Amino acid sequence: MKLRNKTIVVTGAASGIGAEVARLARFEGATVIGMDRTEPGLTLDGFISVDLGQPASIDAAVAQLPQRVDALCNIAGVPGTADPALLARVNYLGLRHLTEAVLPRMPAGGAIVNVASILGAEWPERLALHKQLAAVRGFTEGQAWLDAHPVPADTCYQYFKEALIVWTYVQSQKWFLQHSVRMNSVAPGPVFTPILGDFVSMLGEERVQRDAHRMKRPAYADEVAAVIGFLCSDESRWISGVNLPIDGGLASTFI
Ligand SMILES: NC(=O)c1ccc[n+]([C@@H]2O[C@H](COP(=O)([O-])OP(=O)(O)OC[C@H]3O[C@@H](n4cnc5c(N)ncnc54)[C@H](O)[C@@H]3O)[C@@H](O)[C@H]2O)c1
Repeated sequence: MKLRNKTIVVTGAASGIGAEVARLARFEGATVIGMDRTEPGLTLDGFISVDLGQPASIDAAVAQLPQRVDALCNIAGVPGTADPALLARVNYLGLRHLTEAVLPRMPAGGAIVNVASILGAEWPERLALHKQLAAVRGFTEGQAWLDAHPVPADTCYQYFKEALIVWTYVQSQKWFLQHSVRMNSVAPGPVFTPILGDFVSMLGEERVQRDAHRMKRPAYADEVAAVIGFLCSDESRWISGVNLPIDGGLASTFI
């Protein structure tokens, strides 16, 4: 994995998948700058405290970044047990705002990796809506569109992971053609991190039991981190606009 001499920004670096990506990228020789609302308990090359649900906080954080950022890993997120308005801001609107603000610092060959979820797999059922939202530029404008097109609270986690996958699809090729910056998403199945229990509460025992028989086990965070690291590396330089499942085969059982 070629990450030497790359500067990589990792959101959600204080916990779970983000912490594992930060650890792996540093081991592979990258300079890693973490962004999180929580102070991380691991060694980083830089840390910027940010609330990814607030555009002003995001702008202040981006202003502290170095001029060159080779890769951005959008990993921070809140589970479906969080307040739906917060979830929309952190998991989708803030992620887009951060990405658009970091893009001017990314050189040709740069890479963006968005962490979606297996729970976004039903994006084709709402494709027209997700494409409309993807076409709305700006945090405030996106918020206004959502006010006019309310999302059911009980499935808002799934909705915004679907929306993230669709935004990745529709936006990635524009940026690859214009800036030679690649953007991909990954769709992990269940992962052993502190929010795994929230997913069990959100989905209910019946769905959890249904899926439990179709998979070997939840992933370990380092198994997800290795794939994100690969998508940041030069070895994946011809992969763009992809949503890659990292789920031990679980999604293949949905057809
Ligand atoms: N754990 C799973 O089973 C699973 C499965 C599929 C996808 N995911 C996705 O993976 C990503 C990482 O989740 P994880 O499992 O490592 O969870 P985690 O809770 O261990 O890590 C999430 C991190 O995001 C940070 N964060 C949350 N809100 C923030 C905000 N407003 N501003 C700044 N930082 C904020 C948290 O402080 C935390 O460090 C999320 O996007 C999640 O939706 C997780």
